[in-house]
Amino acid sequence: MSDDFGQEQAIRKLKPGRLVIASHNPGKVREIAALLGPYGIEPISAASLDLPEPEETGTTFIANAELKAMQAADLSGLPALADDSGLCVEALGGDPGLFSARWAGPTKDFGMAMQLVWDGVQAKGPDASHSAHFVCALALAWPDGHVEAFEGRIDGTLVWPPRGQNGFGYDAMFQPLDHAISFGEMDPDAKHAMSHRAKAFEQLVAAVI
Ligand SMILES: O=P(O)(O)OP(=O)(O)OP(=O)(O)OC[C@H]1O[C@@H](n2cnc3c(O)ncnc32)[C@H](O)[C@@H]1O
Ligand SMILES: [Mg+2]
Repeated sequence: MSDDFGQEQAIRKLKPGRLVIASHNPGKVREIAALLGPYGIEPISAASLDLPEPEETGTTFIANAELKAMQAADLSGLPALADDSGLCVEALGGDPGLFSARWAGPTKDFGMAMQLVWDGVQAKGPDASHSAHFVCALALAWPDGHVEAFEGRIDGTLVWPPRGQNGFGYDAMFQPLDHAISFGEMDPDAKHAMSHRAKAFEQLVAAVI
């Protein structure tokens, strides 16, 4: 959580502007770079620094985001921002949740992962809820071990078949509440105006940038 020491340190260290994006997911890196755009902070990708992908052993989104950010800050000697996120489906008791990336298997086949989600919901019967939400935890860590985390959420409905080619992961099967198109059909700017990632980012900006 934010405190005076953290804010002071963040302002001192982020203003001049180099920040490692501790993610190996190109879709996320693209979205985080777009969100950072207005703040004059130069994003450096984990891939360009050859940072390893840590094992995600946490039992919460925040714990996983913190462990990814802390490892990247420690190895790079720079402030690092990590994202742990996922799709939580009501009819599946919150699955795939923390395991959203793992449901796509080693080949990262999200066509298959979306099918698994839909088949799971169908197996619950015709009255099963189609409600779902995305969660995003963002953790900002410094090389001295200080870390702050923020969480955002967006609620919506599953749609089938998947719709749209924009975004990544489960975007094509998720339609935010009060909208008529899926994240996969939405312009990136429209997604950034409302997404779980944007909501976590707003809090991060309010606390530290
Ligand atoms: O851990 P890093 O390296 O950041 O990359 P990852 O893809 O493994 O990321 P996670 O461990 O946080 O897994 C979250 C998965 O949830 C999905 N996801 C998260 N945010 C999403 C979004 O905005 N739209 C669609 N799918 C999303 C996406 O498929 C991710 O692979
Ligand atoms: Mg991951």
